Amino acid sequence: MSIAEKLVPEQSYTNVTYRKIADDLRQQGYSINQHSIPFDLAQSLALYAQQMSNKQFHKAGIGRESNFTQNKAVRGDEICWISGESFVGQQWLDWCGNLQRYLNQQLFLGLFSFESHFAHYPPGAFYHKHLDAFKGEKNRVLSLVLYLNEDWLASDGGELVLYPEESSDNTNATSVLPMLGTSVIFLSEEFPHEVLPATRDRFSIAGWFRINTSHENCVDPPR
Ligand SMILES: O=C(O)CCC(=O)C(=O)O
Ligand SMILES: [Fe+2]
Repeated sequence: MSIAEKLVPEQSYTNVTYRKIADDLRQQGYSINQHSIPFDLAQSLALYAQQMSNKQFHKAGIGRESNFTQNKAVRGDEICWISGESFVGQQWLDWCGNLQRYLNQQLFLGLFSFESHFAHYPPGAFYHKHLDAFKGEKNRVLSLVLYLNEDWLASDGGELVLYPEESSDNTNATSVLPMLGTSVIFLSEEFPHEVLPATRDRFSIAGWFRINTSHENCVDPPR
């Protein structure tokens, strides 16, 4: 098969996913998709995350710079930022960069940059209900999570639970199992969410599209 023949199906497959994400965001502020990225990329990312988790992950914290704290009672995951130095990392960043361009064209979001990290939740680890947009900074616009766990069963737990902002009593919450290739994308300031404990190791990528909040003499840091 020629390179051109190989590219065409992948391209249209990706466009279908991008279109679905844009439509869902417009209608309900979030989008959940199984098989959202090409399967071989999802598998390569899963393998890469597992191999790296022993040596290159560090305990995740809460807040930025001087406000940064580590608190296992809030979140128990370990993370590793993705810089694109690996081939799979770069392919992931390309997929997200193309999505960023598409969403800017379709929804006029003015997304300016993207940051993401692998995450590993050991058995029993969780992340308490939270919002991803830092108070007062208002620069994380969209949150994106991609799951990297093959053969995940409902009995393994580890669901992401998304809460619509209006409901204080947790009705209408949406649960997502962290199955290989499933992604969730949502408006960072509007959906409180939490990660429930799992009985097995849980791998994922969490990322954020940001707007540029640089102003005079103060450059917006990438994270
Ligand atoms: O892994 C997930 O399902 C969500 C992770 C999350 O909420 C975060 O890293 O902010
Ligand atoms: Fe989050």
